[in-house]
Amino acid sequence: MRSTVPSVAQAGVTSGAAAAAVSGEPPRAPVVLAVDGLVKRFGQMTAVSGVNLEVRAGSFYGIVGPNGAGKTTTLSMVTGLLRPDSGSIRVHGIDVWAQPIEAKRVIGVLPDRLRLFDRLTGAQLLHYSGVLRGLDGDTVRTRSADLAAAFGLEDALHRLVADYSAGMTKKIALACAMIHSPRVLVLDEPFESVDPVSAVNVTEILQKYVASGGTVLLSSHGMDMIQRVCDHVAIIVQGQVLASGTVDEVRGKKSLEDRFVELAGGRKVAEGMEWLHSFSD
Ligand SMILES: Nc1ncnc2c1ncn2[C@@H]1O[C@H](COP(=O)(O)OP(=O)(O)OP(=O)(O)O)[C@@H](O)[C@H]1O
Repeated sequence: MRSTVPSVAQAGVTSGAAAAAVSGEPPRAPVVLAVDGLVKRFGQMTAVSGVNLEVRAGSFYGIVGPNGAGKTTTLSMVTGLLRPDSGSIRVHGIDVWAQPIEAKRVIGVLPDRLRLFDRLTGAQLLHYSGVLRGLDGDTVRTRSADLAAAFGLEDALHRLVADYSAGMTKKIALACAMIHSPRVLVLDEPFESVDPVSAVNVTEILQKYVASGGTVLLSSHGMDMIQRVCDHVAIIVQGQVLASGTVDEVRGKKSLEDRFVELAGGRKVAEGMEWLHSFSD
């Protein structure tokens, strides 16, 4: 089933080369991630209801949506962690579910609810992630040192990941997602628990990655960050994409946050909570 509400992109754009040929615009970057008609049900509940996404090479693409909207479920299916009930996902032309090994080679994943081998040290976890992706020991060591410096984890590399703070755990997981220099990074809430200074560093790393042709698809609740950093955004509500396109297309004359609140059903007025103000002592 497809989303019933046309996205901004769906409403206005045909395929890149064809549209460019007609309009005389420069050709657009190729689509590196094509999600078509994705559906996932858990029992009677439909978590993802016909999601379509088109992410082009060199995009910094944000997914936003209220709690329970289906972002993590969508990203889990996109990265081959959760089998869809229907729909297809192609990354660099590779079907994620028909050719999982080939597809996973080009994707770096920061999953939700990190399940890391946390009895390893940070250095061991990076080593494991690197060799699992086919890198040799020397390359892993060089890249681990670079990543640790970039994420400010040098002093923590030889401590157990189980003893890391939430933000440090997020950063080591991000480093593991990047170590094999994938073409596409899919990051579920990469900035959650990350301090503001580290968030700026991580953003800069991702911006450089995108500038050199990499593609980032991330979910976040940080509207300011998405508006500032991402070039494209999709708003998902109740398992459907209600708007997608460039950030400016989606937000129109409003802030992204106001557009999001509007599509998500408006602000709730807190009524009937007078008991909260009648302190029990
Ligand atoms: N394994 C599961 N079994 C049953 N229901 C699930 C499962 N995973 C997700 N759901 C349900 O699917 C819906 C979408 O959840 P999902 O985690 O994708 O939302 P989200 O947009 O990532 O939310 P949040 O912003 O709170 O992280 C929710 O109603 C959730 O309870």
